[in-house]
Amino acid sequence: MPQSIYELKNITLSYKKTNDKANDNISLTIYKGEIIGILGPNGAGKTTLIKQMIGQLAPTMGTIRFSGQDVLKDTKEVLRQVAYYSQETFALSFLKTWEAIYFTGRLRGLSRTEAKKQTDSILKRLEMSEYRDKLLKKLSGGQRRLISIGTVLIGNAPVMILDEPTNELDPLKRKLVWEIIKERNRNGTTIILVTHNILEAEKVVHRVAVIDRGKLLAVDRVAELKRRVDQRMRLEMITYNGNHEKIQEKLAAFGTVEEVEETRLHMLVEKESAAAIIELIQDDDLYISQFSLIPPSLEDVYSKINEQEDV
Ligand SMILES: Nc1ncnc2c1ncn2[C@@H]1O[C@H](COP(=O)(O)OP(=O)(O)OP(=O)(O)O)[C@@H](O)[C@H]1O
Repeated sequence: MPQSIYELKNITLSYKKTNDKANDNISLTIYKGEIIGILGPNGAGKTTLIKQMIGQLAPTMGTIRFSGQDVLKDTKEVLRQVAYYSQETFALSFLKTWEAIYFTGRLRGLSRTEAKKQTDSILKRLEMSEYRDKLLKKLSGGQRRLISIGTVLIGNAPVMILDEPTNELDPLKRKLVWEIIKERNRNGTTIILVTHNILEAEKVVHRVAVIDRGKLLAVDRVAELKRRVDQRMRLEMITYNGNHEKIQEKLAAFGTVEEVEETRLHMLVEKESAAAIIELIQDDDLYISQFSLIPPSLEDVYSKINEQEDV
């Protein structure tokens, strides 16, 4: 039986001003040693949830336990064990890159020698050694992000929470960061990854929690989640003179046609119905000038799960 590290029970949080529920009755267990992805569109409630997991925000209702301890009562201990990479950029832009990493290590309790040793090795691993004496404010956005990742790595915290760690990075650096994440996980670090990028994330995460409009819609292994979505494809149709109602009527047996733009329609179709649908839409009366079948996007994952789950 895997050992849990985080236990979230019925977490609800309403921000005072709007009173909308940014998190709505979320219960979730995170296990030691796993990489769990928290996926959801903008405004879904991901960052709000993370902020409660490190004691930065108190839930309106519910409890969060970290290694059995109440996060709000033992926030200091949580922060000793959980390294958090937020989307916000550095406030300490007047520091040199090595100092940002080194001082974070010192704050996490490392000795001078150990902090120095780890700083050097992290800069090397991030391929940033040549920038060690540069001020953070003189780095590019992507380079600053890398140094920020360096501050999360120092001290080998047993849990890392990474909020969009590959934002602003070029493809090679993104690959490097994913490699480092996997390396750390192999050494036993539990990793909680917030991301929009399901294509990249699916290569590294073991499980995914899908959040939308504050609610937890699904928690599952990646293969299982993909299996649910993979049954469908997105059919895109371009029609300049088409009668949308007529198109919907013709395809009614297969689902709902949505209008993306005046001339662009789409619908999710089951793979096995694709051939029959394609034959139907080639009817001249429908004036469909182009069509394509494409694999599901993250948006499709949400809509599919939304239909199926009512957690
Ligand atoms: N300080 C705040 N005061 C009021 N409402 C807030 C505050 N912070 C977030 N919200 C609202 O709470 C909801 C969830 O926001 P949250 O930042 O958790 O989403 P997210 O999933 O992290 O989004 P993104 O992917 O864009 O970072 C949104 O509707 C947002 O407008």
